[in-house]
Amino acid sequence: MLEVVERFVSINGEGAHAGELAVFIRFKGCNLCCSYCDTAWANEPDAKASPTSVEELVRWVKSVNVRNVTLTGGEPLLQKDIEPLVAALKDCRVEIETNGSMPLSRLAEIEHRPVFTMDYKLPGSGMENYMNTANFALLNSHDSVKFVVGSEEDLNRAAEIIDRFKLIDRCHIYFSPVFGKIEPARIVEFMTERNLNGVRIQLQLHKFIWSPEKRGV
Ligand SMILES: C[S@@+](CC[C@H](N)C(=O)[O-])C[C@H]1O[C@@H](n2cnc3c(N)ncnc32)[C@H](O)[C@@H]1O
Ligand SMILES: Nc1nc2[nH]cc(C(=O)O)c2c(=O)[nH]1
Ligand code: SF4
Ligand SMILES: [Mg+2]
Repeated sequence: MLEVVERFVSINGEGAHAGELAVFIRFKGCNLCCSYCDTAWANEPDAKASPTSVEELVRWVKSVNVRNVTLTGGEPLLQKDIEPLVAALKDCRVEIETNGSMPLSRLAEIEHRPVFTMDYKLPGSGMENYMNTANFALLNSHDSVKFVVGSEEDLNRAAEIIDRFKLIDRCHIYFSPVFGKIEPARIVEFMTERNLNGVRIQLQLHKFIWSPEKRGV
C-alpha cells in the first residue's frame, strides 16, 4: 500500500516536460523539512492520507489516459511500495520528484527506469547536510538536477556544485526561484555573470496559472 494525500491531472509545472499534461500522485511524509516547502501540509503526521494499492493506482492512471506520471510528495522514495508501482506503470513515462537525500540506486537499475528530477538542497533550505552526492553518478541525459534558489549564497553554491560534479554534460540543470523570495531577473543576471551555458531558469508554471496556494493543480 502507498500513502496518498492527493492525486490529480494537471500540466506539469516543473522539469523537462513542463507544460505537458501529467498525472500527479502525491505521497505523505518527508524526511526533510525545507524552510520554503510549499507542500508542508502533506508532511504533517496528521495529514489525511488514503492507503492505496499499486493495482488501484495503475487502474486510475489508465482510466485518465495521460501518459506522463509524476510521483511526488512529501518524499516519494520513502514509500515502501514505490518500486512495484514504478514497475507496474511500465507503459507510462514515470518521473520522480525527489529531494536529493534518498539513494536512487534501487530505482536507477530497474528495467523500466523512471526519470529523476532530483533537488540539490541549497544552504537556504537548511537541509544541505543531507544531500547524497553519490546520486549524481546515477543520473543520465533524461534526468534533471534542480536548484531551488532563494539568495546570493544559494546561487553561488549552486554554481560551485555544478562545477564540482560536472553536471552540465550529465543531465538537465534547472534554477528555480523559491517562490516570491528572489527576483527571477537576478537569477538570469547571475547566469549571465557566470556564463552558465547549459543551465535553464524555470518558474513553477502552475503558480502563475492558478493561485500559488491552490492544491490539486
Ligand atoms: C514539494 S517537493 C516534493 C518532492 C521532494 N520532496 C523534493 O523536495 O524534491 C517538489 C518540488 O517543489 C519544490 N518546491 C517546494 N517548495 C517550493 C517553493 N516555495 N518554491 C519553489 N519550489 C519549491 C521542491 O524544491 C521540489 O523541487
Ligand atoms: N502542476 C504541478 N506541477 C508540478 N510538478 C512538480 C510538482 C510537485 O509538487 O512535485 C508539481 C505540482 O505540485 N503541480
Ligand atoms: S524535501 Fe520536498 S517535500 Fe520535503 S520538505 Fe523539502 S520541499 Fe518539502
Ligand atoms: Mg508542487
